Amino acid sequence: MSDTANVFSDAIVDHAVIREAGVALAAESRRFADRGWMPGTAGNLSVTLARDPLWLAVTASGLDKGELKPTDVVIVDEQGEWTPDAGLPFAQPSAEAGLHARIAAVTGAGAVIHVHALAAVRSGHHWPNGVVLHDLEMLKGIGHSAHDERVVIPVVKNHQDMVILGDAFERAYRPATEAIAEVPALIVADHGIYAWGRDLRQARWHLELTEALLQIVLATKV
Ligand SMILES: CSC[C@@H](O)[C@@H](O)C(=O)COP(=O)(O)O
Ligand SMILES: [Zn+2]
Repeated sequence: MSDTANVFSDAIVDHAVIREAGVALAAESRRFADRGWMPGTAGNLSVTLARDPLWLAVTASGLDKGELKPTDVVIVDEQGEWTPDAGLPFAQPSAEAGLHARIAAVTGAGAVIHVHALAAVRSGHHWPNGVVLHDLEMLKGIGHSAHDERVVIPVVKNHQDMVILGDAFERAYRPATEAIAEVPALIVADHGIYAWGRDLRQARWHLELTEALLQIVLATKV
């Protein structure tokens, strides 16, 4: 993950920053709901507000993701638990906030997006040990080569315990090396996909490109 700061991570976390994060999360969430990737209350998003200690602004749980308000945001700690230290009254964070926090901690991501997009679910079902992609132009959009590179989108089993899911993510995750970029996405089988980036916009690009790549690999499989 690039260490380029996202728009929030260098700021002092005050009400204005939390409001700005809430506005950005609501707008981004609406985009994916409109696309059908967040049916009903499905899906969740976060941005990293601080690194030490880790604080994330994450969408509140159980709300229609096409109708979020800027105030439908919860500040969580590295466990994905609501923290009173941010000065907001208690609100229930996303049930999956713990995995957002783990991804942000491990990868350095400034934003994480989770949706229930169809190609991700279908490909995780077909290839439960990982989805292999190669020789596709759009691989360049997720930091890889359009030719002669084997890229694996990891697939982990679904679980309702975010510690177990987080551990599975860490086992599957390959940090970037000098030669090979990370893969900024994770499929949770029979559930959905997580994608991340240095900020919400890059996380969105990674998500859209990965879903498009998965659509192609499904459409062209023999
Ligand atoms: C509508 S079922 C989906 C949920 O169980 C979950 O997977 C999800 O994506 C949304 O959970 P949430 O707690 O609202 O962030
Ligand atoms: Zn989900």
